[in-house]
Amino acid sequence: MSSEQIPTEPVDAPSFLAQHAPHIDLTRLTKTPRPHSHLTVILNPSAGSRHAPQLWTNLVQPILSYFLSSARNTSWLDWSGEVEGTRDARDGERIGREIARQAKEGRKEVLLVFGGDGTVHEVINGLLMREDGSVREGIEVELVLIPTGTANALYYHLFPPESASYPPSSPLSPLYSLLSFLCPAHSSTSSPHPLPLALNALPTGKKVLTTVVSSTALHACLLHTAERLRHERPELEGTERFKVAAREEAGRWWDGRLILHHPRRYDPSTKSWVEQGEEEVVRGPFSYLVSSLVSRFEQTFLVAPFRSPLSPLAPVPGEASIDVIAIRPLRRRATRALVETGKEDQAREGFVGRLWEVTGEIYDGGRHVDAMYDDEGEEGSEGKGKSVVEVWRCEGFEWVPDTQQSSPATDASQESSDSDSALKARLVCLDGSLHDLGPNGTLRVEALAGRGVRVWA
Ligand SMILES: Nc1ncnc2c1ncn2[C@@H]1O[C@H](COP(=O)(O)OP(=O)(O)OP(=O)(O)O)[C@@H](O)[C@H]1O
Repeated sequence: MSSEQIPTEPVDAPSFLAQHAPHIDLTRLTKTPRPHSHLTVILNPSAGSRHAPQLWTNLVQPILSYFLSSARNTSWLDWSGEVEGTRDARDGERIGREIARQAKEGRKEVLLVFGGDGTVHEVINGLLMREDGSVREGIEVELVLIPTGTANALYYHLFPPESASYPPSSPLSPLYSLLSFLCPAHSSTSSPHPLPLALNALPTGKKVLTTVVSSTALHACLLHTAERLRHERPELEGTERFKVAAREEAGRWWDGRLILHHPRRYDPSTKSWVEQGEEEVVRGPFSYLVSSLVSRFEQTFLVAPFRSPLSPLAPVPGEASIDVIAIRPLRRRATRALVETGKEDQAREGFVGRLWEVTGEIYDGGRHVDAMYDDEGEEGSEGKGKSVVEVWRCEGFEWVPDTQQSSPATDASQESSDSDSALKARLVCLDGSLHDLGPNGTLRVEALAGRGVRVWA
């Protein structure tokens, strides 16, 4: 969201809506009675470009106040009138725990969240994860999202910018979820959708819920490097740090085993899923390995396009599934030949170019999933060989890294220390937070369904 989309002073809600959303009448009585709900407004003031307080005061609060004072029946919605600001890193978990403590049977907990994916992640974990690692059930939660983070992957997944219904440049763009909640009657598709979740078990016994991504390899390591750059290169703005970090990490490969549970594999030649049985073991090295519950990690980084609500292969609502996306360099013949003749460094260096091409295709509408090598294992426009990128949809998976075989960086001038290199072989990223699996550690991930969390879209 750009700063131009945030009013510099409080809007007059009726005029704002009349100008930008004439099809929405917030004062209209909904035909069906709405369930008793309790609203908590949660605001992370430091997410993204720190615009949340201004967006609340000048846009969202006026619209919410107008709704509460003008709609004919709002007695179903309790709100104290207060905003819960996150006070520090990880404070979203405290707020989530507090909401769980105060939740009442027969009442929905509606959470209006100003922040990015990290804020949603913390609130959900505080709300649903018990200390003993079990997932709390029985609380009915509805999320209403205001995208004030950096990437806002979940938000743009629900409201794809490429859809004519959700233009990202519109002044309404940060309000799509809120308007669905306040006025479900305005569109036949407005409803609270089940929120896909994944339960991640770390070797320490800790369990973490994710709503966006569990990853390793390049994705996890570039986040790690980007964190270092935050201090070393403060001049890098926005997502620029991630691009510099990606260049540093691109020559690295990760060894290990991926064990997929009940996978279906995407076949680009038929554009459909193919069942793979109960289990499939996929061996490294990997250049890229992410599992995703959403279609994108940024507005236009469409890494898992089949999860998009616009895709014919989209999961059915409430389905417990995760999409896994992998790039394995040895599927490319030229790279394999170099490795087989002992020219590993050259192979890694050569594969970096291929990786950038795939990245370009991800940004270009998610075309990467259909790229194929030809019969010889080379790139070809009409390839009939192996897919360049592998995509599975599964119910869960295990990642068992081979921590003895971390690969050096391509460029010797950027080579990390031994301990940093070993750490990078073991790192996993769970919705942006990084965890070290330790030597011989395994990450276990399970898709969950029906945990009572819904999101307005
Ligand atoms: N008051 C605060 N001061 C400092 N950090 C905070 C505060 N409140 C929350 N945080 C931290 O801010 C971090 C960033 O939040 P969030 O992930 O929502 O935004 P983002 O990283 O900009 O967006 P995205 O995850 O969508 O890219 C979270 O990890 C959270 O712990």
